[in-house]
Amino acid sequence: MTDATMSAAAPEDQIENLIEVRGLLSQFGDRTIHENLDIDLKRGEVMGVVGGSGAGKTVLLNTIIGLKEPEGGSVKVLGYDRATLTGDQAADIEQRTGILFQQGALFSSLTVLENVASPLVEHTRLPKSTMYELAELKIAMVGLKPEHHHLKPAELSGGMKKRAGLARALALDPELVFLDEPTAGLDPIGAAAFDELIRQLADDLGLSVFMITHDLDSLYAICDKVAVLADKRVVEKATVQELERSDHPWIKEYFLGPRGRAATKAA
Ligand SMILES: Nc1ncnc2c1ncn2[C@@H]1O[C@H](COP(=O)(O)OP(=O)(O)OP(=O)(O)O)[C@@H](O)[C@H]1O
Repeated sequence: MTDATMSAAAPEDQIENLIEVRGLLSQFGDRTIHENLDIDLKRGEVMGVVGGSGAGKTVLLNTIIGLKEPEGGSVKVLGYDRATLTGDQAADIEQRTGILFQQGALFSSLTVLENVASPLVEHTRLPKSTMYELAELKIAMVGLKPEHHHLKPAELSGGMKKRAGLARALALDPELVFLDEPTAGLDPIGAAAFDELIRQLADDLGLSVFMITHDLDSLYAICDKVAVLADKRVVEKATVQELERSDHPWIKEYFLGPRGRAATKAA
């Protein structure tokens, strides 16, 4: 790379951490959910976020994507500090990130094709035919078929809804994808297939992934690193193999309890 091209590159293209949270304080009234929480997602990393029920995974996700204001600390996404975000920066983040919410969050009155095309309609000025061609491509990428294009969400199975939601999350070719419990509600075979799809897409498209999950199998199948939320903060971020050796009581129970052992053996 020449000096000229280096200086032409936007600063955010050079950052290593696509997500950088420091000293996060999250509260509801006098209840503290996070205190002094730090977490990073490195470029190209597929990171799982685990923690007991009520540990604050969803609140963390909502804070990072801007749905909840933090009570303290700093939250940077794609190099932009959320506290000082301009309208252009917010739009840039929206275009460069994709989110798969737990239930797929599809528009019930739109078909699969229209749902997947909706981010293109909102954020681009492409001709309609091009938008639909791109949406068809994304639908094929997640393993849905042309005969599914014209179905409404109510006509889809849980797994198909997740796939359609994933296709919509990928519509704008994001570099950063948030997944909220992607395998929740799927049977084990469907969950394993969805895990495989996520890992394949992450590798093929070079995605960085922030994934909340309760699913130990997903951690083994997909994640480069796993961040563990306990005691109001991230107590460890490591590979699953490293976490299996952790002394933290919650992590021990999670990985070495009865359900943990089954996933460890299967890996
Ligand atoms: N809008 C809100 N108002 C008040 N309290 C809230 C609100 N949203 C979340 N909380 C509280 O914050 C805590 C963390 O919730 P959160 O949904 O992040 O947990 P979680 O780790 O995602 O749990 P689960 O695994 O069960 O989904 C919970 O005790 C919850 O009651």
